[in-house]
Amino acid sequence: MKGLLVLTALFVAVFGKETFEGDQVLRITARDEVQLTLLKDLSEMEYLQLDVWMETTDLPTSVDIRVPFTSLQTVKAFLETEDIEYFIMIKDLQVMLDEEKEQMLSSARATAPRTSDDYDYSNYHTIADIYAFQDMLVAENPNLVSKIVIGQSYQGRPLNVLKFSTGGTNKPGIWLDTGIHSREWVTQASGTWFAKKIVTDYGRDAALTAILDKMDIFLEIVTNPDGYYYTHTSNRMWRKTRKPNPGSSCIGTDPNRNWDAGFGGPGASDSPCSETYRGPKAHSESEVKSIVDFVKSHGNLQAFVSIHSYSQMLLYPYGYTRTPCKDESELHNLARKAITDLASLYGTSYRYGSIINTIYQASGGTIDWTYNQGVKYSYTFELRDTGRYGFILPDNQILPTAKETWLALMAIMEHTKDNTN
Ligand SMILES: CC(C)C[C@H](C(=O)O)[C@H](C)S
Ligand SMILES: [Zn+2]
Repeated sequence: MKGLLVLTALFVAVFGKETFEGDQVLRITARDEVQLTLLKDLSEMEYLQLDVWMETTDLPTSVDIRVPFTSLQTVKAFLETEDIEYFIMIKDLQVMLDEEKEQMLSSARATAPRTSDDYDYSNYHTIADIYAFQDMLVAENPNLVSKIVIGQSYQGRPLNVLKFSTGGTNKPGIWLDTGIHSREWVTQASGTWFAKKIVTDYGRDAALTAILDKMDIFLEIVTNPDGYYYTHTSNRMWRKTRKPNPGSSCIGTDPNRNWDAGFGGPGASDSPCSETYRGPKAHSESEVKSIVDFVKSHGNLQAFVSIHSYSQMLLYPYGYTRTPCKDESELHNLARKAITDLASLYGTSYRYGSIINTIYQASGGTIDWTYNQGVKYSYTFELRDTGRYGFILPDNQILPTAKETWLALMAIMEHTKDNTN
Protein backbone atom coordinates (compact mmCIF):
# COMPACT_ATOMS: atom_id res chain seq x y z
CA MET A 1 0.00 0.00 0.00
CA LYS A 2 2.64 2.49 1.10
CA GLY A 3 4.70 1.74 -2.02
CA LEU A 4 1.73 2.32 -4.30
CA LEU A 5 0.94 5.59 -2.58
CA VAL A 6 4.50 6.82 -2.82
CA LEU A 7 4.52 5.82 -6.50
CA THR A 8 1.27 7.73 -7.10
CA ALA A 9 2.62 10.78 -5.32
CA LEU A 10 5.80 10.52 -7.41
CA PHE A 11 3.77 10.23 -10.62
CA VAL A 12 1.78 13.33 -9.73
CA ALA A 13 4.96 15.19 -8.75
CA VAL A 14 6.71 14.29 -12.03
CA PHE A 15 3.81 14.44 -14.48
CA GLY A 16 1.76 16.95 -12.47
CA LYS A 17 -1.60 15.31 -12.81
CA GLU A 18 -3.11 12.10 -11.54
CA THR A 19 -5.10 10.34 -14.27
CA PHE A 20 -7.84 7.76 -14.00
CA GLU A 21 -7.62 5.69 -17.18
CA GLY A 22 -9.80 2.60 -16.85
CA ASP A 23 -10.99 3.51 -13.37
CA GLN A 24 -14.63 2.56 -12.91
CA VAL A 25 -17.30 3.69 -10.47
CA LEU A 26 -19.30 0.71 -9.29
CA ARG A 27 -22.64 0.94 -7.54
CA ILE A 28 -22.53 -1.98 -5.12
CA THR A 29 -25.62 -3.13 -3.24
CA ALA A 30 -25.34 -5.05 0.02
CA ARG A 31 -28.61 -6.83 0.67
CA ASP A 32 -27.93 -7.80 4.30
CA GLU A 33 -25.68 -7.11 7.27
CA VAL A 34 -23.22 -9.85 6.27
CA GLN A 35 -22.69 -8.31 2.86
CA LEU A 36 -22.52 -4.85 4.44
CA THR A 37 -19.68 -5.99 6.69
CA LEU A 38 -17.88 -7.56 3.74
CA LEU A 39 -18.25 -4.28 1.85
CA LYS A 40 -16.87 -2.26 4.78
CA ASP A 41 -13.89 -4.66 5.05
CA LEU A 42 -13.29 -4.31 1.29
CA SER A 43 -13.37 -0.49 1.40
CA GLU A 44 -10.83 -0.53 4.26
CA MET A 45 -8.27 -2.60 2.29
CA GLU A 46 -6.03 0.40 1.67
CA TYR A 47 -3.88 -1.37 -0.96
CA LEU A 48 -6.92 -1.43 -3.29
CA GLN A 49 -7.04 2.41 -3.09
CA LEU A 50 -10.86 2.38 -3.24
CA ASP A 51 -12.50 5.82 -3.16
CA VAL A 52 -15.98 5.72 -1.63
CA TRP A 53 -17.98 8.33 -3.50
CA MET A 54 -21.34 7.87 -1.83
CA GLU A 55 -23.24 5.48 0.38
CA THR A 56 -26.60 5.25 2.13
CA THR A 57 -27.30 3.53 5.42
CA ASP A 58 -30.63 1.84 4.97
CA LEU A 59 -30.53 -1.73 3.67
CA PRO A 60 -30.21 -2.60 0.88
CA THR A 61 -27.21 -0.32 1.18
CA SER A 62 -25.84 0.96 -2.08
CA VAL A 63 -22.31 2.29 -2.16
CA ASP A 64 -20.72 4.09 -5.10
CA ILE A 65 -17.02 3.28 -5.18
CA ARG A 66 -14.35 4.44 -7.59
CA VAL A 67 -12.16 1.41 -8.25
CA PRO A 68 -8.72 2.03 -9.78
CA PHE A 69 -8.15 0.03 -12.95
CA THR A 70 -5.41 -1.96 -11.19
CA SER A 71 -7.89 -3.15 -8.53
CA LEU A 72 -10.87 -3.84 -10.79
CA GLN A 73 -10.26 -7.55 -11.30
CA THR A 74 -9.69 -8.20 -7.59
CA VAL A 75 -12.77 -6.25 -6.54
CA LYS A 76 -15.09 -7.76 -9.14
CA ALA A 77 -13.86 -11.28 -8.32
CA PHE A 78 -14.51 -10.62 -4.63
CA LEU A 79 -18.02 -9.27 -5.26
CA GLU A 80 -18.94 -12.13 -7.58
CA THR A 81 -17.56 -14.73 -5.15
CA GLU A 82 -19.63 -13.21 -2.33
CA ASP A 83 -22.65 -12.85 -4.63
CA ILE A 84 -22.75 -9.11 -3.93
CA GLU A 85 -24.70 -7.26 -6.62
CA TYR A 86 -23.03 -4.40 -8.48
CA PHE A 87 -23.31 -2.49 -11.70
CA ILE A 88 -20.91 -0.19 -13.53
CA MET A 89 -22.04 3.42 -13.17
CA ILE A 90 -19.03 4.96 -14.87
CA LYS A 91 -17.15 2.77 -17.37
CA ASP A 92 -13.97 4.85 -17.69
CA LEU A 93 -13.60 7.86 -15.43
CA GLN A 94 -10.78 9.41 -17.43
CA VAL A 95 -12.98 9.61 -20.53
CA MET A 96 -15.46 11.73 -18.56
CA LEU A 97 -12.70 13.88 -17.10
CA ASP A 98 -11.25 14.48 -20.56
CA GLU A 99 -14.70 15.57 -21.79
CA GLU A 100 -15.06 17.92 -18.80
CA LYS A 101 -11.62 19.43 -19.44
CA GLU A 102 -12.38 19.78 -23.14
CA GLN A 103 -15.62 21.58 -22.35
CA MET A 104 -13.90 23.91 -19.88
CA LEU A 105 -11.20 24.82 -22.40
CA SER A 106 -13.63 25.33 -25.27
CA SER A 107 -15.95 27.50 -23.17
CA ALA A 108 -13.16 29.55 -21.59
CA ARG A 109 -13.49 32.95 -23.19
CA ALA A 110 -10.52 34.58 -24.82
CA THR A 111 -10.94 37.62 -22.58
CA ALA A 112 -11.78 37.63 -18.89
CA PRO A 113 -15.29 38.92 -18.07
CA ARG A 114 -15.26 42.65 -17.51
CA THR A 115 -18.38 42.60 -15.34
CA SER A 116 -20.32 40.04 -13.32
CA ASP A 117 -22.94 40.18 -16.08
CA ASP A 118 -20.35 38.83 -18.51
CA TYR A 119 -19.29 36.01 -16.17
CA ASP A 120 -20.17 32.58 -17.57
CA TYR A 121 -22.25 30.97 -14.79
CA SER A 122 -22.93 27.89 -16.89
CA ASN A 123 -19.35 26.63 -16.76
CA TYR A 124 -16.83 25.46 -14.19
CA HIS A 125 -14.13 27.96 -13.28
CA THR A 126 -10.69 28.08 -11.71
CA ILE A 127 -10.13 29.54 -8.27
CA ALA A 128 -8.60 32.63 -9.88
CA ASP A 129 -11.78 33.17 -11.93
CA ILE A 130 -13.96 32.85 -8.80
CA TYR A 131 -11.79 35.21 -6.75
CA ALA A 132 -11.91 37.74 -9.61
CA PHE A 133 -15.70 37.35 -9.77
CA GLN A 134 -15.97 38.07 -6.03
CA ASP A 135 -13.96 41.29 -6.37
CA MET A 136 -16.04 42.33 -9.41
CA LEU A 137 -19.30 41.79 -7.52
CA VAL A 138 -18.06 43.87 -4.56
CA ALA A 139 -16.87 46.68 -6.83
CA GLU A 140 -20.19 46.75 -8.69
CA ASN A 141 -22.33 46.72 -5.51
CA PRO A 142 -20.45 48.71 -2.84
CA ASN A 143 -23.64 49.42 -0.86
CA LEU A 144 -24.71 45.78 -0.68
CA VAL A 145 -21.68 43.49 -0.95
CA SER A 146 -18.38 43.42 0.91
CA LYS A 147 -15.63 40.81 1.16
CA ILE A 148 -14.44 39.54 4.51
CA VAL A 149 -11.27 37.44 4.72
CA ILE A 150 -11.94 35.15 7.69
CA GLY A 151 -8.53 33.47 7.59
CA GLN A 152 -6.06 31.63 5.37
CA SER A 153 -5.92 28.09 4.06
CA TYR A 154 -2.97 25.85 4.96
CA GLN A 155 -1.18 26.93 1.76
CA GLY A 156 -1.93 30.61 2.48
CA ARG A 157 -4.90 31.27 0.21
CA PRO A 158 -7.46 33.79 1.54
CA LEU A 159 -10.72 32.37 2.90
CA ASN A 160 -13.07 34.87 1.26
CA VAL A 161 -16.61 35.37 2.56
CA LEU A 162 -19.02 37.64 0.69
CA LYS A 163 -21.22 39.64 3.07
CA PHE A 164 -24.56 40.84 1.71
CA SER A 165 -25.92 43.57 4.00
CA THR A 166 -28.23 46.56 3.85
CA GLY A 167 -26.47 48.13 6.81
CA GLY A 168 -26.99 48.11 10.55
CA THR A 169 -24.85 46.48 13.23
CA ASN A 170 -24.76 42.79 14.12
CA LYS A 171 -28.02 41.98 12.42
CA PRO A 172 -29.11 38.33 12.56
CA GLY A 173 -27.21 36.41 9.92
CA ILE A 174 -27.54 33.50 7.50
CA TRP A 175 -24.42 31.54 6.49
CA LEU A 176 -24.09 29.62 3.22
CA ASP A 177 -20.98 27.70 2.19
CA THR A 178 -20.09 25.68 -0.91
CA GLY A 179 -17.02 23.66 -1.86
CA ILE A 180 -15.88 22.48 1.56
CA HIS A 181 -15.21 19.21 -0.31
CA SER A 182 -13.18 20.45 -3.23
CA ARG A 183 -14.23 17.85 -5.85
CA GLU A 184 -17.92 18.74 -5.52
CA TRP A 185 -17.59 21.30 -8.33
CA VAL A 186 -21.30 21.92 -8.91
CA THR A 187 -21.44 23.49 -5.44
CA GLN A 188 -18.83 26.22 -6.00
CA ALA A 189 -20.44 26.91 -9.39
CA SER A 190 -23.87 27.17 -7.75
CA GLY A 191 -22.45 29.39 -4.99
CA THR A 192 -21.20 31.82 -7.62
CA TRP A 193 -24.65 31.94 -9.19
CA PHE A 194 -26.25 32.46 -5.74
CA ALA A 195 -24.05 35.51 -5.18
CA LYS A 196 -25.18 37.11 -8.46
CA LYS A 197 -28.81 36.13 -7.76
CA ILE A 198 -28.78 37.99 -4.43
CA VAL A 199 -27.55 41.27 -5.93
CA THR A 200 -29.91 40.89 -8.91
CA ASP A 201 -32.98 40.22 -6.79
CA TYR A 202 -32.44 42.74 -4.01
CA GLY A 203 -34.94 45.55 -4.58
CA ARG A 204 -36.73 43.50 -7.26
CA ASP A 205 -37.88 40.32 -5.52
CA ALA A 206 -40.05 41.10 -2.48
CA ALA A 207 -39.15 37.91 -0.58
CA LEU A 208 -35.36 38.29 -0.97
CA THR A 209 -35.56 42.02 -0.26
CA ALA A 210 -37.46 41.35 2.98
CA ILE A 211 -34.84 38.80 4.04
CA LEU A 212 -31.95 41.20 3.39
CA ASP A 213 -33.71 44.12 5.03
CA LYS A 214 -33.83 42.10 8.23
CA MET A 215 -30.79 39.78 8.01
CA ASP A 216 -27.27 39.66 6.61
CA ILE A 217 -26.20 36.81 4.32
CA PHE A 218 -22.64 35.44 4.43
CA LEU A 219 -21.50 33.25 1.50
CA GLU A 220 -18.21 31.36 1.38
CA ILE A 221 -17.94 29.99 -2.18
CA VAL A 222 -14.45 28.40 -2.11
CA THR A 223 -14.41 26.97 1.40
CA ASN A 224 -11.50 24.61 0.67
CA PRO A 225 -9.30 26.63 -1.72
CA ASP A 226 -6.18 24.44 -1.53
CA GLY A 227 -8.24 21.36 -2.36
CA TYR A 228 -10.08 23.16 -5.16
CA TYR A 229 -6.84 24.36 -6.73
CA TYR A 230 -5.53 20.80 -6.50
CA THR A 231 -8.59 19.39 -8.30
CA HIS A 232 -7.78 21.67 -11.23
CA THR A 233 -4.04 21.07 -11.34
CA SER A 234 -3.34 17.59 -9.99
CA ASN A 235 -6.20 15.36 -8.90
CA ARG A 236 -9.80 16.07 -9.94
CA MET A 237 -11.04 13.63 -7.33
CA TRP A 238 -9.50 15.44 -4.33
CA ARG A 239 -11.91 15.92 -1.38
CA LYS A 240 -9.88 16.90 1.69
CA THR A 241 -7.64 19.81 2.71
CA ARG A 242 -3.99 19.75 1.59
CA LYS A 243 -2.18 19.92 4.91
CA PRO A 244 0.42 17.12 5.34
CA ASN A 245 -0.01 14.63 8.16
CA PRO A 246 3.14 14.11 10.26
CA GLY A 247 4.24 10.47 10.15
CA SER A 248 2.17 9.68 7.07
CA SER A 249 2.70 9.97 3.31
CA CYS A 250 -1.04 10.73 3.01
CA ILE A 251 -2.10 14.37 2.77
CA GLY A 252 -5.16 16.17 4.08
CA THR A 253 -8.02 16.04 6.53
CA ASP A 254 -11.72 15.75 5.75
CA PRO A 255 -12.99 19.24 6.66
CA ASN A 256 -16.43 17.75 7.26
CA ARG A 257 -15.17 15.46 10.03
CA ASN A 258 -12.90 18.02 11.78
CA TRP A 259 -15.52 19.83 13.87
CA ASP A 260 -15.94 19.53 17.63
CA ALA A 261 -19.22 17.63 17.49
CA GLY A 262 -18.94 13.94 18.27
CA PHE A 263 -15.36 14.38 17.08
CA GLY A 264 -13.50 11.10 16.55
CA GLY A 265 -16.60 8.97 16.94
CA PRO A 266 -17.90 6.36 14.47
CA GLY A 267 -18.35 7.79 10.99
CA ALA A 268 -14.88 9.29 10.68
CA SER A 269 -11.49 7.67 10.25
CA ASP A 270 -8.32 7.98 12.33
CA SER A 271 -6.23 7.08 9.27
CA PRO A 272 -4.64 10.01 7.41
CA CYS A 273 -5.01 7.97 4.20
CA SER A 274 -8.78 7.81 4.51
CA GLU A 275 -11.06 10.23 2.65
CA THR A 276 -12.87 10.77 5.95
CA TYR A 277 -9.79 11.34 8.11
CA ARG A 278 -10.93 13.47 11.02
CA GLY A 279 -7.59 15.20 11.59
CA PRO A 280 -5.32 15.09 14.64
CA LYS A 281 -7.79 17.11 16.76
CA ALA A 282 -11.02 19.06 16.39
CA HIS A 283 -10.61 22.34 14.48
CA SER A 284 -7.04 21.45 13.50
CA GLU A 285 -7.66 22.70 9.96
CA SER A 286 -7.45 26.46 9.43
CA GLU A 287 -10.26 26.21 6.86
CA VAL A 288 -12.50 24.90 9.67
CA LYS A 289 -11.11 26.96 12.58
CA SER A 290 -11.64 30.18 10.61
CA ILE A 291 -15.37 29.43 10.31
CA VAL A 292 -15.53 28.38 13.97
CA ASP A 293 -14.03 31.72 15.00
CA PHE A 294 -16.36 33.63 12.66
CA VAL A 295 -19.48 31.88 14.00
CA LYS A 296 -18.42 32.55 17.60
CA SER A 297 -17.45 36.18 17.00
CA HIS A 298 -20.59 36.96 15.00
CA GLY A 299 -22.75 35.40 17.70
CA ASN A 300 -26.05 36.00 15.92
CA LEU A 301 -26.22 33.49 13.07
CA GLN A 302 -29.71 32.01 12.80
CA ALA A 303 -29.17 29.67 9.85
CA PHE A 304 -26.14 27.73 8.59
CA VAL A 305 -26.29 25.84 5.28
CA SER A 306 -23.33 23.79 4.08
CA ILE A 307 -23.67 22.65 0.48
CA HIS A 308 -22.23 19.39 -0.89
CA SER A 309 -22.85 17.05 -3.81
CA TYR A 310 -24.05 14.49 -4.84
CA SER A 311 -27.16 12.47 -3.91
CA GLN A 312 -30.05 14.96 -3.93
CA MET A 313 -30.68 15.10 -0.20
CA LEU A 314 -31.50 17.79 2.34
CA LEU A 315 -30.10 16.83 5.73
CA TYR A 316 -30.33 18.22 9.24
CA PRO A 317 -28.53 17.26 12.51
CA TYR A 318 -27.40 14.91 13.80
CA GLY A 319 -24.83 12.84 12.00
CA TYR A 320 -22.86 11.65 15.03
CA THR A 321 -25.73 10.36 17.17
CA ARG A 322 -29.13 8.78 16.71
CA THR A 323 -30.50 11.06 19.43
CA PRO A 324 -32.98 13.33 17.61
CA CYS A 325 -32.09 17.02 17.78
CA LYS A 326 -34.55 19.04 19.90
CA ASP A 327 -35.92 20.92 16.86
CA GLU A 328 -36.27 17.80 14.71
CA SER A 329 -39.94 18.20 13.84
CA GLU A 330 -39.56 21.85 12.79
CA LEU A 331 -36.42 21.11 10.77
CA HIS A 332 -38.12 18.10 9.18
CA ASN A 333 -41.19 20.10 8.15
CA LEU A 334 -39.08 22.96 6.81
CA ALA A 335 -36.94 20.46 4.84
CA ARG A 336 -40.12 19.05 3.30
CA LYS A 337 -41.24 22.53 2.26
CA ALA A 338 -37.79 23.34 0.87
CA ILE A 339 -37.49 20.22 -1.29
CA THR A 340 -41.08 20.66 -2.51
CA ASP A 341 -40.16 24.15 -3.73
CA LEU A 342 -36.97 22.75 -5.26
CA ALA A 343 -38.88 20.05 -7.14
CA SER A 344 -41.40 22.58 -8.47
CA LEU A 345 -38.90 23.85 -11.06
CA TYR A 346 -37.69 20.72 -12.88
CA GLY A 347 -39.16 17.86 -10.86
CA THR A 348 -35.82 16.99 -9.24
CA SER A 349 -36.60 14.73 -6.31
CA TYR A 350 -34.76 14.93 -3.00
CA ARG A 351 -34.77 12.76 0.07
CA TYR A 352 -34.63 14.50 3.43
CA GLY A 353 -34.11 13.76 7.10
CA SER A 354 -31.42 13.65 9.74
CA ILE A 355 -27.92 12.89 8.53
CA ILE A 356 -27.55 9.61 10.42
CA ASN A 357 -30.95 8.28 9.34
CA THR A 358 -30.81 9.41 5.74
CA ILE A 359 -27.27 8.96 4.49
CA TYR A 360 -24.84 7.51 7.07
CA GLN A 361 -23.25 8.12 10.45
CA ALA A 362 -20.73 10.94 10.24
CA SER A 363 -18.94 12.37 13.27
CA GLY A 364 -17.24 15.74 13.52
CA GLY A 365 -19.59 17.23 10.90
CA THR A 366 -20.08 20.93 10.21
CA ILE A 367 -23.77 21.37 10.92
CA ASP A 368 -23.75 19.20 14.04
CA TRP A 369 -21.32 21.73 15.49
CA THR A 370 -23.23 24.80 14.31
CA TYR A 371 -26.50 23.36 15.61
CA ASN A 372 -24.90 22.69 19.01
CA GLN A 373 -23.69 26.31 18.94
CA GLY A 374 -27.36 27.34 18.85
CA VAL A 375 -27.77 27.92 15.09
CA LYS A 376 -31.16 26.21 14.87
CA TYR A 377 -31.63 26.18 11.10
CA SER A 378 -28.55 24.11 10.26
CA TYR A 379 -28.74 22.09 7.04
CA THR A 380 -26.51 20.18 4.65
CA PHE A 381 -27.51 19.95 0.98
CA GLU A 382 -26.41 17.17 -1.37
CA LEU A 383 -26.96 18.62 -4.83
CA ARG A 384 -27.37 16.72 -8.12
CA ASP A 385 -27.14 14.05 -9.25
CA THR A 386 -27.92 10.57 -7.88
CA GLY A 387 -24.87 8.91 -9.41
CA ARG A 388 -25.15 8.91 -13.21
CA TYR A 389 -22.29 11.46 -13.30
CA GLY A 390 -21.62 11.93 -9.57
CA PHE A 391 -18.97 14.59 -8.99
CA ILE A 392 -18.40 15.00 -12.75
CA LEU A 393 -21.76 16.63 -13.34
CA PRO A 394 -21.95 17.99 -16.91
CA ASP A 395 -21.78 21.78 -17.02
CA ASN A 396 -25.18 21.97 -18.73
CA GLN A 397 -26.66 20.99 -15.36
CA ILE A 398 -25.00 23.82 -13.41
CA LEU A 399 -27.71 26.43 -13.99
CA PRO A 400 -30.69 24.09 -13.47
CA THR A 401 -29.04 22.84 -10.27
CA ALA A 402 -28.35 26.36 -8.98
CA LYS A 403 -31.85 27.63 -9.85
CA GLU A 404 -33.73 24.74 -8.22
CA THR A 405 -31.50 24.83 -5.14
CA TRP A 406 -32.13 28.56 -4.77
CA LEU A 407 -35.85 27.87 -4.30
CA ALA A 408 -35.04 25.56 -1.39
CA LEU A 409 -32.60 28.08 0.08
CA MET A 410 -35.26 30.80 -0.16
CA ALA A 411 -37.69 28.58 1.76
CA ILE A 412 -35.12 28.07 4.52
CA MET A 413 -34.11 31.77 4.59
CA GLU A 414 -37.73 33.01 4.64
CA HIS A 415 -38.64 30.63 7.47
CA THR A 416 -35.54 31.79 9.36
CA LYS A 417 -36.46 35.45 8.86
CA ASP A 418 -40.05 34.84 10.02
CA ASN A 419 -38.81 33.07 13.16
CA THR A 420 -36.07 35.54 14.11
CA ASN A 421 -36.69 38.52 16.38
C1 LIG B 1 -23.21 15.31 6.35
C2 LIG B 1 -22.31 14.36 5.60
C3 LIG B 1 -22.84 12.96 5.65
C4 LIG B 1 -22.17 14.86 4.17
C5 LIG B 1 -21.31 13.97 3.29
C6 LIG B 1 -19.93 13.75 3.87
O1 LIG B 1 -19.29 14.69 4.36
O2 LIG B 1 -19.49 12.60 3.83
C7 LIG B 1 -21.26 14.56 1.88
C8 LIG B 1 -22.25 13.76 1.05
S1 LIG B 1 -19.79 14.46 1.01
ZN1 LIG C 1 -19.17 16.61 0.53
